[in-house]
Amino acid sequence: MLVEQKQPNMGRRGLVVGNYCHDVLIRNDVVLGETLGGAASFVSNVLDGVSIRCDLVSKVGSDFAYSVAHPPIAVPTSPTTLFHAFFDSGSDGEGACDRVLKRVRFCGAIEPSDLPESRFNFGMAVGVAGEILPETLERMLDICEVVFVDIQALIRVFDSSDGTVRLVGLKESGFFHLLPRVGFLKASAEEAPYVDVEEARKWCCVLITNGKEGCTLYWKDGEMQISPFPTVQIDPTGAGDSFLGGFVAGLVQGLAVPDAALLGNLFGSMTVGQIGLPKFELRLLQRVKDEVQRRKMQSMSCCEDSNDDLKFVKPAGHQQFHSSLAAAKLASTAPLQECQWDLRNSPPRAVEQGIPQYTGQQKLLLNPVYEEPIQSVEGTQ
Ligand SMILES: Nc1ncnc2c1ncn2[C@@H]1O[C@H](COP(=O)(O)OP(=O)(O)O)[C@@H](O)[C@H]1O
Ligand SMILES: O=P([O-])([O-])O[C@@H]1[C@@H](O)[C@H](O)[C@@H](O)[C@H](O)[C@@H]1O
Repeated sequence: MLVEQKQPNMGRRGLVVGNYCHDVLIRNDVVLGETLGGAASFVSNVLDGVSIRCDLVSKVGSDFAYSVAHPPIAVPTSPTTLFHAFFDSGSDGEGACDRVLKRVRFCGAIEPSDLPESRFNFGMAVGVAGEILPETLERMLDICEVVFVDIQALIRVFDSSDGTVRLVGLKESGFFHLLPRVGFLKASAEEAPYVDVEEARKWCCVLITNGKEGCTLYWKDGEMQISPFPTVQIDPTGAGDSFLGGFVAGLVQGLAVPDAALLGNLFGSMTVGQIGLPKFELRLLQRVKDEVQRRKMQSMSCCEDSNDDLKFVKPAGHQQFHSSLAAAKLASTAPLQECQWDLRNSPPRAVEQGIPQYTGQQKLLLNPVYEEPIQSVEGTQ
């Protein structure tokens, strides 16, 4: 049976499920730095930024190294999930780096019994290391009106000797039978071949993100390309997570799906412009919130006769909304050089693993394509 594919009328109470992790970023065998990671941290960073309240269920070990707004469940007998992300120079034909991820430590699964008893307007299944079990997703579907799923939570498997992440087809993942109950499924272009988009779009809305090209929405009887926000990419980590946070934030605030996807693209682009978890300037966030409110009022006044069906035409004023968000982003004064870390103070977890640590002062660039423009920014300081 096909689900009704409607524009969701979402309330504001959300549940985000996925473990925080420690990320170690490595380029050409040298540790560049260590950051808080995990899709849950990027997603909640966006939701908190635009003042959307959520409960977050995440597990970490007693070695967890960060102070976070949404306290995790501490598991004394497990280590915090740890990823090594290798950005060895590259090979995608345009000189950019491919990222190879290794899950080095795993905190453990989030069980259905770890979830709250209450009900939520929306849920987000955003695991990174296999912590979301089929029964956990099923419980989320029971207690949340609409559930957003990042496919990386479902299709990752980990090499038994070194933890290298590989992907399996959604049909083989043990989650496929739950697809008809999922509202939105997000995958990157790299993950898309494992989804079978043609099959999945019959059941739910599929969002395929494609880096600097923006994203495409697929619905049962239509598809739509959503424009990106041009950005100098420094670190791709968390772009997809922030995209999903921005998209959900847009829907929660009453935007139409194509407009919400623009907000996703905006937050994805702002994430790749910084290293690790991005800091969003308060002034920028306020301006984005104002633009969203303005857009919502405009859509309400011009679309009074619309029903709730998701329309695969861009709503009137969509392009103007893109321009307003782009202008808000441009007006942001966050200087690129704030992305620089004092790597000498990075905690020594990677050294424990026997990987030499970066001790220099030069800027961290995980994507060599952009080395020159960033260095020229540094020269203007
Ligand atoms: N270089 C970039 N320039 C502008 N926007 C980007 C860039 N990279 C990512 N984004 C934004 O972030 C979204 C998610 O990025 P993507 O790389 O597709 O996801 P993932 O991090 O899951 O691989 C994209 O759809 C786009 O909107
Ligand atoms: O970059 P992205 O694919 O959106 O998301 C990333 C995950 O793939 C990775 O496993 C995790 O360690 C990062 O912190 C981040 O959550």
